[in-house]
Amino acid sequence: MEVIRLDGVSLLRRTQEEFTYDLKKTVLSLVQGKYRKPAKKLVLDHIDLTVKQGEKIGIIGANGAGKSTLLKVICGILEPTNGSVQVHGNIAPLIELGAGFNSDMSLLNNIILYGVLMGYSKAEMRERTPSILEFAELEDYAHAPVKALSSGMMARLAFSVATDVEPDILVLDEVLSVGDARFAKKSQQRIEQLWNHSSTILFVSHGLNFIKDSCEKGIWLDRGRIMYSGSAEETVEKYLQAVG
Ligand SMILES: Nc1ncnc2c1ncn2[C@@H]1O[C@H](COP(=O)(O)OP(=O)(O)OP(=O)(O)O)[C@@H](O)[C@H]1O
Repeated sequence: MEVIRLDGVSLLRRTQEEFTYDLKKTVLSLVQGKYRKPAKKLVLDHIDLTVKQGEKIGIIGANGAGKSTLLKVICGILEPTNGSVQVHGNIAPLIELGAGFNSDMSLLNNIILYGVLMGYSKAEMRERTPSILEFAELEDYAHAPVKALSSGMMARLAFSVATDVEPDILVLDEVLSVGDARFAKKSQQRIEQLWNHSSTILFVSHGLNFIKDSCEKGIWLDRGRIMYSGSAEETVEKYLQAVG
């Protein structure tokens, strides 16, 4: 059964030029007739992809190839400029941990909100909250606003919430361990558990040996395009041949 399907997915993103947007300069250049539209870059280029239930897929490629962007499009964090994305089942995205937190709201309310967005009921989330806080070792902060946490504590909370759910599809970006050394060990163990229990996994990594050993299929991305997809072993080989 197909759980993910991408047809002709392309994504244009603004280049650095637009990050340094300056209203005064823009108005001036308009008045002087020198205005030109900020350039956009094609970061995903006609991606066709199907993922079947139970497949563990490793995504590889150079820095900036579009790997993280592809995961974000699959999780619905980014909307493609063209093409369609279909997903069947709930996805646990372990990418950009904590990006969705509301910093003024308490830890408790943030946990409940996260769960509701993942499709759980409020009642279910209230039941899950104690174990989520316990794993994050943040029980004492339950009623504090998220902004009262250190960045390491916030990463622990985000990791704990994101991995407490039982996802049909697990989407992982490279960063596998968070927090200090002791917590990193604990989070690594949890990832291993999830890896063994989740049926469908999409995993971005530069760890080519891990991809070869732990994934069945591979996708090699380069400048937003799929250069090769096949068995994990073949994909890693093709990539290594190309990079010399
Ligand atoms: N927030 C953003 N706004 C605009 N462009 C972005 C943004 N984030 C990434 N990009 C661009 O999108 C392209 C793909 O980036 P992406 O992060 O998906 O690459 P990646 O393959 O995951 O790289 P890495 O291995 O370095 O993590 C790059 O050209 C990058 O500059």
